[in-house]
Amino acid sequence: MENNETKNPELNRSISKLRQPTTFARSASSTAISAAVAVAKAAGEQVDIPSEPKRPLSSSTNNNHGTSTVLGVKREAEQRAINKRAKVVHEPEKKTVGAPSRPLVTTTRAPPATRTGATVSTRSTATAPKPPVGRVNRPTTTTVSTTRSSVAAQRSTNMTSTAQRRAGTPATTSSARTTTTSSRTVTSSRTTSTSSRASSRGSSVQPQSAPETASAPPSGSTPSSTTIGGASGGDLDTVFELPKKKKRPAWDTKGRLEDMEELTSIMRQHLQTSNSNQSEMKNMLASSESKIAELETFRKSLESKVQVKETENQDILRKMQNVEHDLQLTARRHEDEIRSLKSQHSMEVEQLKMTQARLKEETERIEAKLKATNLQLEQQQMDNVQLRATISTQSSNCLALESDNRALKMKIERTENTLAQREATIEDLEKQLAASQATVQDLEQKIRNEETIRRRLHNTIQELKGNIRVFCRVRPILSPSDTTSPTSKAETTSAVIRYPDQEGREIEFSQASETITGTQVSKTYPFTFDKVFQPASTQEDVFEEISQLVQSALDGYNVCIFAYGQTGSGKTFTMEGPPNAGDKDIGMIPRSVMQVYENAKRLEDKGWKYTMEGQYVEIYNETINDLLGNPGDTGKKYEIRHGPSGKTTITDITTTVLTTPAKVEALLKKAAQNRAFASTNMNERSSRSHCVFTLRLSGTNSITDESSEGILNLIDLAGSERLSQSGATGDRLRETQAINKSLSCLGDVIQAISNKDSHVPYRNSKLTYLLQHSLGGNSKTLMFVNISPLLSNFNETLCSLRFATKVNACTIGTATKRAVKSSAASNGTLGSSISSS
Ligand SMILES: Nc1ncnc2c1ncn2[C@@H]1O[C@H](COP(=O)(O)OP(=O)(O)OP(=O)(O)O)[C@@H](O)[C@H]1O
Repeated sequence: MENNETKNPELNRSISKLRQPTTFARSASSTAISAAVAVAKAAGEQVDIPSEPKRPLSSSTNNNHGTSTVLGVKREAEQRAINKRAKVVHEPEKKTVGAPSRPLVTTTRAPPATRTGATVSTRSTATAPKPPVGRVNRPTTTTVSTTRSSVAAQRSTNMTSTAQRRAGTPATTSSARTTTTSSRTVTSSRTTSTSSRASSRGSSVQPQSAPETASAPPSGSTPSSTTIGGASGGDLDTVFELPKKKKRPAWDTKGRLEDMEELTSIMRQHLQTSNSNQSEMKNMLASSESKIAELETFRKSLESKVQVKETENQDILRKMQNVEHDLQLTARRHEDEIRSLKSQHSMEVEQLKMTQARLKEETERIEAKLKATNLQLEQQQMDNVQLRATISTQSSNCLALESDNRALKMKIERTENTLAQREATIEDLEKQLAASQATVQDLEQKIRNEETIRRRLHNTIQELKGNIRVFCRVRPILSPSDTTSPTSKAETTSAVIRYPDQEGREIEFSQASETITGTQVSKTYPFTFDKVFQPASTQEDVFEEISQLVQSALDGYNVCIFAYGQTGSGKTFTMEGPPNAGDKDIGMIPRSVMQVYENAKRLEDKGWKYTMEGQYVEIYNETINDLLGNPGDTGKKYEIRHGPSGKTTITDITTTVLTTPAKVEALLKKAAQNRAFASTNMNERSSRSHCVFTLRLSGTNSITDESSEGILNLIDLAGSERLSQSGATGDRLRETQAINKSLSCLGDVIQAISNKDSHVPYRNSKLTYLLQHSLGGNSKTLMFVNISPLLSNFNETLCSLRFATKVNACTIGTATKRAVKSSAASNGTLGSSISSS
């Protein structure tokens, strides 16, 4: 509670308010006590009123309770009246025995064993400690009930007295008892009063000794004690505390009568006193009842206040509960905080432990480092000693070096002199170099001139060789696994072939036959060409012979190289090479392009710059197909056009600028793919069509201001087998007829050129029309006649060789350069004479 008082000011105020009725109750109980005392006084007793009960009166006066003030005033008035009556009653009592209201006073002064508890309650209320705030109303209630009990006790006393008066003798006994008790109490009261007076006079007699005096009379005979009557007199003595008298003998009737009379007179007196007391008590009862009413009213008001206070108390309790709840929350929050702080603390402790361990490790590491450093230091100190020794050695060496240095300096001076001499020599040499460079330039110019002369001489040689030449190539006999051609697979029996001359220009076929007479004769068919390549000849051997012609194309001539022969004789092998050929087996077309590239590169040093364009067409059944176009473009129509400057073109044909050998390779691959595509759809068309690869070479020389335009045609002709031999019908018959026609047209054209006919039938076939400017006077023509070595192909071989011999016999005039603007030519030197010839 004290805690609450200190902590909660509102609660303190409530407590102080609740304490006020307690004070009032105290005053009310004091009033009751005063009333009881007054009754006692009225009964003639000298009562010492304790100072405590008076205080509430004054305090109640001090308080603002009007009721208390009124009660106090009333009580004082009553007390004065009672005191007045008590004086009246008291006078005779001084002579006789006690007052009627003695029990009240007795109970007031009595120890806890007193029969009447009202006054005890009053005293306990007066002396009780302050009640707790929560139970403020309880003492008030007690006070009221106590007051009631007091009043009830008074009533019961009065009623007893009244009953005694009304009753006869039996009542007298009880009345007498009461009176006796009262008398005894009065005696003690008197003693007390005496003691009080003595005390007031400064006596040291204590009030507590009074009851002892009253209750413990001397065991012997007290002079003032009187014994009344006989056996019954003993009871009366006990009741009224009469002075003990010696028991009269039975025969002393007179004495006994006297005692009885004395007793009767005493009883009468007591009865009178009782009657007067009764009337007084009635008055007191009336006043007490009015007081009770007042007190009841007051109680009600107190109850209402108590209710209000209870409500306030509940509010306060609620507030306290809220406060307690808040406190619990705060406590919980604090507990949580404490927990978190504890965990944080433990974490920090852990971290500190880890840090400590780390620091320990670091310290150990540093110590180890320090040890190592110390060791190093010792080592370095040792090294230092050694270095000092070395330095002393080096200083002695240094002296030696200085002397060497001096010697070197002298040497350098000598070298510098030599250098100056050499610089002079270098200057001379540079002059010589400049002179040499001038000579080189002159020589280079001469070389260029020589190149021009070489070209003309080369051309002269070609012309001397003939502008149309025929090479014969015999393919080897193939093993069945080497070929897919049914013709070559069928047989492996070779015809009798001989190569009689050493120069490799003749070939001789022999055939055994029987005469009519039955004799065996051998018939020989000799042929002579510009070159005969035996089966063992390589692609390289063949190209070596034609490389001169390729060079002619680079020099600005139209060159045409055919491959003629029956199917499977090796035309494609010669011109293109076998599929997936290696460097060794690649054909004339790739080799020619490679050579053109190489020579063009070489000629760049001499001022020549070339551009190359390639096209690849197929003539099948007198129809032109683009082998570099898309395989699906079958509906396209290509037409051959001849320009005024002698340039032949095909409309819509694909032309590829060949800047690198890789591009040429890609071009040939694409053409082979297109041919393969056509073959699958058109039944081995590769052997039924003419393939013409055209390479246009345009060159300019910035130094000599020359330019050239050459064309290299490399043609893989269709198989030349005769109709009768092939036995073809239907589409194959038409194909063969077309092939034969174009091939015979080729022969006709060559024949007409050779005969110098006015009309050359170029237009008779697409092939001859396309090659119009590559056959004839301005061109260099080479024909490979490819033949099979097989005996079964003997007749076709003979046909091919006879056709080639006819071609070889032709003279198609002198080839001329196209669009050549050579300074050497304009000077009318060797070139012009060759041209004119
Ligand atoms: N000189 C050679 N050395 C080795 N094999 C050759 C030679 N000539 C041709 N052959 C082979 O002979 C077979 C027929 O050759 P190729 O296809 O070139 O004949 P072709 O005359 O072009 O036939 P087609 O007219 O049907 O095209 C091929 O398998 C080829 O590899």
